[in-house]
Amino acid sequence: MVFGHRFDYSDQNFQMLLKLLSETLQLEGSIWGQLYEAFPTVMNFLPGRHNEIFRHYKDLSAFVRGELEKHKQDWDPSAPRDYIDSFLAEIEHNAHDPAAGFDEFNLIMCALDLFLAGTETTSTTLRWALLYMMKYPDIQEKVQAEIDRVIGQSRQPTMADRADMPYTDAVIHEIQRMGNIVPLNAFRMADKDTTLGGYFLPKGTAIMTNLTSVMFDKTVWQTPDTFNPGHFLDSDGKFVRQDAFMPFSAGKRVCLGEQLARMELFLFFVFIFQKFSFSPVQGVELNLEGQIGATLTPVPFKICASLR
Ligand code: HEM
Repeated sequence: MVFGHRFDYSDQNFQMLLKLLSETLQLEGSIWGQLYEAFPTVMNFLPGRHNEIFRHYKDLSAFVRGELEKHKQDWDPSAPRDYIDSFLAEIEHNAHDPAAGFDEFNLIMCALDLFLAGTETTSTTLRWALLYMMKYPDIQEKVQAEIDRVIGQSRQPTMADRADMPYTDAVIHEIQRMGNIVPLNAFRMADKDTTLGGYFLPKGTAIMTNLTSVMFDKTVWQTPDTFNPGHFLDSDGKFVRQDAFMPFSAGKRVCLGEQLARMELFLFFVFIFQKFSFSPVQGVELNLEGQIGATLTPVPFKICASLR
């Protein structure tokens, strides 16, 4: 969607991009990122791992710049192939109005944003899925029983199957709730003087909305700290929505990719568990704590995958 082509899994460039992205997210939340946030002027002159964030960012931007230059070579405004082509058209339409924000720098930033927001989040959630399913093999078996009953083994899942798979849907929701991959949400800023919950926030105040407080709210969830797909099922086993389920945040700036991410999660999760069963390596304790960066990710782990 962004670059107009698929990357092969073995593509070295692609693997490097993913590595840079995930390292950057880790570094942003690390002590180096925090020190930089607190003392940017001083930290600009000091050695340390915060400098890697800027090096990575330069490499990532250079990669997108390369893609942009390739697009410009054979760009046909009447037949946009992807996001970059469409953005190029907007740059041309808005050439007379620099304030509109359509320029090549913004194109690169937006493409990078989509790439970052669109890859790391979904893959991190799927890694949590593998961990939780290994931790709770009985739940894994129930998911697989539902897959076998509704889809079987001879065809691939489609989005139309989701309505018939309330248990699997509930499990995916619970993985997202417990995985809690964006615990402090994206940082925002008050763009005008505002009063919120009785507090006065002057224009320019930095705001962090704490999604963790909602997704682990003891007054809402029956077992907030324990993995429990029942949070999303009624007494007849039908799927129920919960207002406090907000891994994608809420409101005007809710995650732009929510619908895409929910489709990806369902299709990948079901396809993986249709074909494989997962168990931990013997004698290894699973770590469900995770490590905090800009996102909350599982600590790297090994898995045993067996073909079903
Ligand atoms: C499991 C997957 C995902 C989760 C949990 C997630 C979560 C979030 C959260 C919490 C925000 C911040 C919202 C706010 O500031 O209130 C956000 C923003 C955003 N997400 Fe996602 N996201 C996911 C997948 C994706 C995908 C697949 C895409 C696009 C391909 C995407 C694109 C974006 C963009 C562009 C924004 C910024 C929206 C804005 O500032 O208006 N996300 N996401």
